[in-house]
Amino acid sequence: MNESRAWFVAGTDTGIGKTFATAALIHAARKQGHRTLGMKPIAAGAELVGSERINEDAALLRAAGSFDPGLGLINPYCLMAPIAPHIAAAEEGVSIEPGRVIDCFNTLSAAADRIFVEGVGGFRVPLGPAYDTADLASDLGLPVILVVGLRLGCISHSLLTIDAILGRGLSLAGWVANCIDPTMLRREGNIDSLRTRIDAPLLARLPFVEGGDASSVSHLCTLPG
Ligand SMILES: Nc1ncnc2c1ncn2[C@@H]1O[C@H](COP(=O)(O)OP(=O)(O)OP(=O)(O)O)[C@@H](O)[C@H]1O
Ligand SMILES: C[C@H](N)[C@H](N)CCCCCC(=O)O
Ligand SMILES: [Mg+2]
Repeated sequence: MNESRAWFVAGTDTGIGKTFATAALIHAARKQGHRTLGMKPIAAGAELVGSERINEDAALLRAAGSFDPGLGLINPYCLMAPIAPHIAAAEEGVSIEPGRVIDCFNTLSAAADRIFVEGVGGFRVPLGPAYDTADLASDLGLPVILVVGLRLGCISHSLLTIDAILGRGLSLAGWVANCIDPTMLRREGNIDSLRTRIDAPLLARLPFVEGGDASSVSHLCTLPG
């Protein structure tokens, strides 16, 4: 097995294509022969299947991976309400513990060559009274891939997020331009504006794909480094 490599996948907001892009990156890594997994440490929004809580992101990343290590490792914190996770956790009396996330990550890391860890929402989503997703990214210490949901406003969201990533002493391994709004005006001009301002490689330009099948665009992805 190759030396394991992993990235934290952040996004400019919720609903902008982190899961879509992560799944595409997973398929791209698998095509290169890597045993690859996705991880969704914290998720908010689930359905009960039997007695099991299923979050859509976690299910998609599990399906994209080379093998199934079990949702307990992929998604250690699955909250029911599709709301801010710290509020959902408080309502359920759950305390999100970084150590448990890191233990699950380390277990996955021992079994896979490549791991993509998807955050939740944007880069600074609270996970408790004094901890947020940026803290988790820092504790994991992984290089970050930023997924930019291409819509009006994404330039500022991208640059602010990158300031926050670098401000935590994390590295930006690259970014993904994801077309979530097919009606966006001057999309190319926005992408060019981002390219000239982001000091990291553009790893993929993902088109709008009706039905959202990420595997169909994995060939458009370049893996970091
Ligand atoms: N390039 C695309 N083409 C078509 N549909 C897309 C694309 N990117 C994202 N979507 C769709 O938009 C919705 C939101 O995308 P996604 O779930 O990946 O966002 P997210 O950033 O992971 O959200 P969350 O913060 O909840 O994790 C999904 O239904 C997804 O299938
Ligand atoms: C429920 C949704 N799909 C996301 N998983 C959670 C987004 C939390 C956003 C919190 C915030 O920044 O206001
Ligand atoms: Mg997601």
